[in-house]
Amino acid sequence: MKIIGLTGGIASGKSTVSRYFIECGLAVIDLDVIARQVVDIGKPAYKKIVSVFGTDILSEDGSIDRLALGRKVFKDVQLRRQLNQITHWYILLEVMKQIFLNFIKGEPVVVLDVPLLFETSFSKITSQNIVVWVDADTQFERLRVRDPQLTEEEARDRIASQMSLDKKKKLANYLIDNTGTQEETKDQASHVMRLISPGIVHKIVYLVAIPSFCGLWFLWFVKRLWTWW
Ligand SMILES: CC(C)(COP(=O)(O)OP(=O)(O)OC[C@H]1O[C@@H](n2cnc3c(N)ncnc32)[C@H](O)[C@@H]1O)[C@@H](O)C(=O)NCCC(=O)NCCS
Ligand SMILES: Nc1ncnc2c1ncn2[C@@H]1O[C@H](COP(=O)(O)OP(=O)(O)OP(=O)(O)O)[C@@H](O)[C@H]1O
Repeated sequence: MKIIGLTGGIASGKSTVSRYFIECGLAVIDLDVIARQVVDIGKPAYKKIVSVFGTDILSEDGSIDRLALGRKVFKDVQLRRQLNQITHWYILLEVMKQIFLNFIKGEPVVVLDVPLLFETSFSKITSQNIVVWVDADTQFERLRVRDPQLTEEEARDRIASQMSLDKKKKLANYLIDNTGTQEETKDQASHVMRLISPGIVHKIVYLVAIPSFCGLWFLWFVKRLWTWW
């Protein structure tokens, strides 16, 4: 199974590209979604976060107030490291589970949508990486429009907390330039999708060889069990 990383910077357009991949039938694992699930009320990561950051980062209903937590961690590198240390282990466990489930389903390619792909060790499990790039001004403007609750300084802190998009661009196997229209981005995404899609040999191995091997092994096992009985 090919595991492809999809990354970029905050508001560079990863979700826009990953939504398009999903529409086209690709299996995508979104780490922002998993990062939200692992801190649901009562989960182990939730308890650790409350014990480190206190109850003033909680909303009235007891869930984590993401804006309040974000305000703390994006302006303090030590606090951000602490939050990452708490959450990334649980995120990794869930990612492994979802990769395994996709493997069982026979998905030949899985895309991992990971904002911090190069900043963390997630890049060790991907074989090739797609970077969604925009220039710094566009990134800042889109972030301000999408998240109007952030002040200008908070938006800058969030961008500065990540590896720059120009550095990520250099690490890309496939680059998607998202400075143009969404249609132009979709055209590039569809070109990249053709390049990462499995070739005929890969398809045969996945759709015929592996299921046949598992089936034969299962029959052999049943026969042995029958004889023994
Ligand atoms: C700090 C939190 C509470 C802010 O929540 P909020 O809803 O405002 O933002 P959201 O989770 O939607 O993330 C938006 C974007 O922020 C950036 N971002 C998120 N966490 C981090 C981080 N630890 N360091 C740098 N950038 C980050 C990513 O580009 C992400 O796509 C939240 O992002 C969080 O819990 N982060 C730690 C988990 C993590 O590292 N997530 C990224 C997946 S690897
Ligand atoms: N080509 C484009 N033209 C105009 N707006 C765009 C384009 N691509 C994305 N956007 C807008 O920019 C914002 C950021 O895009 P998106 O949410 O896909 O980024 P992201 O990289 O997933 O962000 P995050 O890291 O915060 O999850 C969104 O409001 C989206 O609608």
